[in-house]
Amino acid sequence: MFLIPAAKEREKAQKAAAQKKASQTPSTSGHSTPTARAMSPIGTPTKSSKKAGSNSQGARKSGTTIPSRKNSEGLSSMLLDLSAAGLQPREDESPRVDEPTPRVAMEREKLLEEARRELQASGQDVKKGVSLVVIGHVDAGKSTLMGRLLYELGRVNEKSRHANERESSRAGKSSFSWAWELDGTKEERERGITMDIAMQSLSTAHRQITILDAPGHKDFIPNMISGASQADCALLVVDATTGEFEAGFERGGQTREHLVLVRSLGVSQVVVAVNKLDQVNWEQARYEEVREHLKIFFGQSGFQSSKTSFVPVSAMLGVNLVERKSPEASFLDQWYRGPTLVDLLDKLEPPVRDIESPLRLPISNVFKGQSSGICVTGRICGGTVQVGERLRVLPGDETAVVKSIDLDERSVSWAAAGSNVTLYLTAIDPIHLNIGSVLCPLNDLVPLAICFNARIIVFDTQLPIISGASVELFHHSRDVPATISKLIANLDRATGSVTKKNPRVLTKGTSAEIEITLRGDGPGGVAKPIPIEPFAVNKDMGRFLLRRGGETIAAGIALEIRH
Ligand SMILES: Nc1nc2c(ncn2[C@@H]2O[C@H](COP(=O)(O)OP(=O)(O)OP(=O)(O)O)[C@@H](O)[C@H]2O)c(=O)[nH]1
Repeated sequence: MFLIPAAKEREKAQKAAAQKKASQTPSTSGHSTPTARAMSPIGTPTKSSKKAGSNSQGARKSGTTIPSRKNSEGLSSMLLDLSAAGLQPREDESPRVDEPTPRVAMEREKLLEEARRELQASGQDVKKGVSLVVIGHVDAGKSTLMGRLLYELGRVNEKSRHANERESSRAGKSSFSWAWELDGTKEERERGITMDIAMQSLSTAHRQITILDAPGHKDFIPNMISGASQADCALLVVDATTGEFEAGFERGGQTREHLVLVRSLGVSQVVVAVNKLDQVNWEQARYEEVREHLKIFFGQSGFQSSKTSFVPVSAMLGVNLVERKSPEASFLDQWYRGPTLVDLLDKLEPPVRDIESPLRLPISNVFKGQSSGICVTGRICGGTVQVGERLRVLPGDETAVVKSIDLDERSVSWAAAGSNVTLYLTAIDPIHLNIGSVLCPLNDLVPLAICFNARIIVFDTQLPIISGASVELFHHSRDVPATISKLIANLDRATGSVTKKNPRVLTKGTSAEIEITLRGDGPGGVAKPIPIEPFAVNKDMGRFLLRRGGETIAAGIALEIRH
């Protein structure tokens, strides 16, 4: 597997940063907490400790790295933290704002025509592109599954595999050897958990799939939300081991929470890998039991049964991922004749892409390219973008020019809605590029909001919601403090019609129209507007989640932006 340019450059930059930091400060790896990571939105030194000699791509880490970003003021944690990464430009090395800017190659109409043609061609000789977030309770085997799948598909070479085996065994963590392909940072490897979103791509016979491996640990739900908001479909991994499935599925487990979150963020197709069947003697009865539990929950959470599918696997042994030919697979073969995991992935249907609307590209990560200036990653939520285009960065007054675009490890001249891209930008000072900012055309700006009306569905929360409640609002990879400033009406869940005006409280399960007002950080902090659009205008730009005290209390859609 080859390093994509962006990953390669980021890795070099991070290595340099790590060396610099190591020489300046005592190492904190192994002790760093989620909040410590929050201070370095781009590649904290520990994020990129890939081994010398590994020639596998490793995963692009995407999304926010920040479980709880307290500080959204001024030089907030969402800003590109050049100093923390050791990438602060020297005084004589100010950003290259005067370098020649590339030119736009095509008129918008011509670009749209090409994008439409490509979308229609999908399914014949062109593979359809889908993005897939891998979700599930902590330790269900998500990273192991992805590592092994990449290997089975020839995307991890033997050298890298042996290096992972050797190093994980040396660290006394040999059972995590497959997961190390995805969990590339020192801290992730030491703790044996995924903390950030790792991005990989793989291709099946008819699909080009962008994989976002999400953390299962509840402390990293914000990162999981960032990953889910960049995905079309989900792969849920559950641990079939007796007691383990139940622990993940119960209240407080992440299986249910992740499913509810992805559904709220617009994901409707889910493939469930019932994993670790080797741990339960490949029992069909256990597989069926797990499947039945989940089917009931899918029904209750608004998933259509035609859009959910199940597959029994052992990630560790590589059984039923791509084939069932190994000796271990013979046990499963006695009762299972259905599709493999890859067969199911190959049938995922990409949702309708909104290429005609103006460009909306929420930034999920910012990092410095070694030779190509500054890079941002994110998923295009509407419209198209091409090399040479000048874009506005919102919030703020700045613009940037697209120098080049990477899509699925290829350099492309344009990309359209639904693609997870890396843009190399020029003609901008990196300080103006923040996680959560949105890139859009100069003449079609995304609205900025401090106050907006929304429709929400209240989750299974212990404390009812009252007017004045403080919450954290999650929109793409950004989270900001907010207040539920008004409870406008209770709504009928099915029809949306008003059932009661000005309710005093919102209890679990209710649907309501509310007013949300953003707050500044801390007492006296000034609220900063965020780019958000009514759901009716752009679905992806109009969805959000509300959390309080580490619990997701509601999902919502923006109805009307108050200017
Ligand atoms: N026996 C067995 N063990 C497995 C299998 N898949 C994963 N494991 C083990 O389960 C443990 C957790 O695996 P990970 O892949 O790190 O789990 P994860 O879901 O990615 O964990 P987080 O990302 O931290 O939530 C490791 O010790 C794996 O070796 C399997 O199919 N069979």
